[in-house]
This record gives sequence, structure tokens and C-alpha cells, in this order.
Amino acid sequence: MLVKHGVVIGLGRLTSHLPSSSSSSVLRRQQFLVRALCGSQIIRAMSSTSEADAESILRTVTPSLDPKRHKGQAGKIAVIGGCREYTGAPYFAAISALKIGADLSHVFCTKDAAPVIKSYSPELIVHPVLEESYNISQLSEEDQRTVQDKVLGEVNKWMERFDCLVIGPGLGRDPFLLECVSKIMLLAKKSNVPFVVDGDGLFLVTNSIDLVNSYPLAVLTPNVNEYKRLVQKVLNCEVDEQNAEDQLRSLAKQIGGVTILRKGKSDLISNGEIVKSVSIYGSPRRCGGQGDILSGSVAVFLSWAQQLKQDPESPSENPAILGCIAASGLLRKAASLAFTKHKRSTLTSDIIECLGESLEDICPAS
Ligand SMILES: NC(=O)C1=CN([C@@H]2O[C@H](COP(=O)(O)OP(=O)(O)OC[C@H]3O[C@@H](n4cnc5c(N)ncnc54)[C@H](OP(=O)(O)O)[C@@H]3O)[C@@H](O)[C@H]2O)[C@@H](O)CC1
Ligand SMILES: Nc1ncnc2c1ncn2[C@@H]1O[C@H](COP(=O)(O)OP(=O)(O)OP(=O)(O)O)[C@@H](O)[C@H]1O
Ligand SMILES: [Mg+2]
Repeated sequence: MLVKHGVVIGLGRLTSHLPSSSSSSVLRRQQFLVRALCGSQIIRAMSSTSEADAESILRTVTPSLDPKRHKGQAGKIAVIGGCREYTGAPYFAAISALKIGADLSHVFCTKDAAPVIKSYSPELIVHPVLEESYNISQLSEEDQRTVQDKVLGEVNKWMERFDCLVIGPGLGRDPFLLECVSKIMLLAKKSNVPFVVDGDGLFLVTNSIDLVNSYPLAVLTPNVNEYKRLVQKVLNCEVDEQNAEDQLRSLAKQIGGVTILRKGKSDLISNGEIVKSVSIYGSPRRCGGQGDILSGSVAVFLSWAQQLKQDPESPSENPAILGCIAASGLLRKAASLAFTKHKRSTLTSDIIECLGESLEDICPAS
């Protein structure tokens, strides 16, 4: 629409110097060419614009609060992330999942990060199971393997209970830890558990693309840096802003049809076939942690969209695409509301506080 307006204004400017009553064939031809050019721009802009109706998708995928449902049916999410440096990111992702309506939210993090994350919230179930190199470097190779098996055993005993994992917020880049996480991805794939890969999970995946290649239940949520690295690695070229939609489609196709949510001024979403955008006005504040809210939210909406799939009346679109659109729309609405209240001091926690009110506005609880 904005592009359309831009073109219409441009047309007015371009033709304003031409006398409207001119009978000169040259002038008439110029006017015709200008209109034809601008007209085709409008058509091109409209046909390439694939803005999703995020509010309507939010209404479709959000389940009603049915008293017959038991704990767990509205979603069990697990975040794999949280290390010495980063405790905020996994907390933001996990608490956002609960605030949107998931029933249970787990965090699998390192031993150092666990007490800190627990102290942020008693609502989260925190497993201090991940290990970093500095803790095991004095061990023999065999003992290191035993530690890794123990970590994987701890995660795997829960795996089938989860509706979706979020892999990467605040994970860090420790090599031993990332090796364990790559094996956690293999376990999730074996159990057909969907996962959202974000933050340092994307660092891991970009260097080992096979971890997600052709897994239809994988969603990648890169920010500007993470996207650049993915494009360079997978497509062997630079990011092309002029052909952003086509490039995203090619990237998702090249990784075997995984869903990619490219974060930015507009969020762009593709599974290698369709491309959708979500451009609802959000917030001009770019404080850290908003991507973590998004990854936790995608996990919840994806799980809800998966449940809907069992209903023959359900929308035919891929649950991962629906989950991404719903999460992006809700985050932007909450960010906008938080900014109205807090202006320059808006923080990620303020946006999390607005998730409930924003969802309520679209899908009232009763
Ligand atoms: N409150 C919290 O706890 C929050 C924690 N957060 C968590 O932070 C982690 C990184 O995510 P981010 O978004 O800062 O990564 P991004 O924009 O690609 O990098 C920016 C620049 O930093 C650099 N760099 C990063 N890590 C590096 C490393 N280990 N060692 C060396 N360089 C490193 C990076 O360099 P490059 O990747 O280009 O080599 C780039 O230049 C991730 O786990 C995220 O979840 C966020 O969610 C926010 C809230
Ligand atoms: N320039 C922008 N204008 C409006 N919204 C934006 C802009 N850039 C990002 N966003 C919104 O903020 C959300 C988070 O994107 P961002 O690029 O900040 O992620 P991130 O860097 O991974 O965040 P985090 O700090 O949590 O790691 C996106 O879903 C998007 O909707
Ligand atoms: Mg991030």
C-alpha cells in the first residue's frame, strides 16, 4: 500500500509540469509512457507484495480456553540455551512461550546459568545439564564422551513430551557444548519434534547445514548478521536487497524446504515455495532480546498450528509458516503497545508484559 501511495504521488509529481490540455502528441505520448511505467510499477509492487493477514492467522491458530483440556495440551516448549555469558535470552524465549499461552516451558542450560535463570522466574522448569569445555577439558576423551552421553540422556528422556524446541538463544559458541547440541538436533529429528533455531544455534547450523537440511519441521529465525552468514555459506553470494523475496525463497529451497523467518524492518518468511511478509508497525526501539521473544513465540504458534492440522477444516498452509506469521504479528503489536507506554525506555521485559494484552485484543479469552 505504501509503495502504491509512493507511486501515485510520484505520478502526480512527474506529470504536474505537463499542461493538461496539451494537444501536442509528444506530450500526450510522454504522459502515456509515464502512466504506463507507473502503472506497471503498481502492478509489480502489488503482485510481489505478499503481506500476510497476521491478525486473521492469530485468530485461526490460537486455541480457545476449553475447560475440558488438561495441562500440557496448550503446549510444552523447551529452550536449549543459556550459558555463563547469556542468561537473559533463554529466559525471554521461555517466559514468552508461557505468556502467550503454553502450559509448560523448560530450559536446558549450563550448570552456571541454571540458578540465575531459575531466580528470574519460578514458572520455568530449568535443567542444569549442558557442559562447556572449561569444565571438562581436564577429562580424558573417553570421560568426555561419557559426559556427552549423560547430557544427551538427560535431554532425550524428555524429548517426546515436547511440542517444539527453541535451539540457540544465549547458547554461546563453546565447541563441546555445540557438539552436544548438534546431537540434540539429531534426537529431535528422530522423534519428529519441530524446532526453531535462533542465535548461536544458527551459528552452529550455518557451519553444519546438514543438521537441518530437508527437515520440514525446522524453522530458522536469522537476524541481519545471521542471515548474511547463511546466504554467504549456502548460496555463496552476498545478500541482495533488490531481490530479497526471491533470494530468501532460493535459500529455503536450497536447505531442502526448511522455513526461514528473516527478521528486519519487515519480517520475511519462506519455505522455499511461498514468501510472506509481516510489516505491521512495531517499535523503533531495537533493544536486545526481541528476537528471543520471537523464537519462543514461533514455537508456541507452530505447535498450535500443528494441532490444527488434525482438523479437516484447518487452513492448508504449512504450520511452520502459520507459526512464523502469527509470532511476528504478535511481537510487533506488543512492541508497538510497549513503546506507546514506555517510549525511549522500552525494554524487552516491557514488550513481554504486553504480549497478553496484545493477544487478548485479537483473540479475547472469553
Ligand atoms: N540479554 C541476553 O542475554 C541476550 C543475549 N543474546 C544472545 O547473544 C548471543 C549473540 O547474539 P547477537 O544477536 O548479539 O548476535 P549477532 O547479532 O550475530 O552478533 C553481534 C556481534 O557479536 C559477535 N559475536 C556474537 N557472539 C560471539 C561470540 N561468542 N564470540 C565472538 N563474537 C561473537 C558477532 O560476530 P560474528 O558472528 O560476525 O563473528 C557479531 O559481530 C546469542 O546467543 C543471543 O541469543 C541476544 O539474544 C540478546 C539478548
Ligand atoms: N528495523 C526494524 N524495524 C522494525 N522492526 C524490526 C526491525 N528490525 C527488527 N525488527 C523486529 O524485531 C524483531 C527482532 O529482530 P532482531 O533483528 O532485533 O532480532 P535479534 O537481533 O535476533 O534480537 P535479539 O537481540 O533477541 O538476539 C523482529 O521480529 C522484527 O519484527
Ligand atoms: Mg537473536
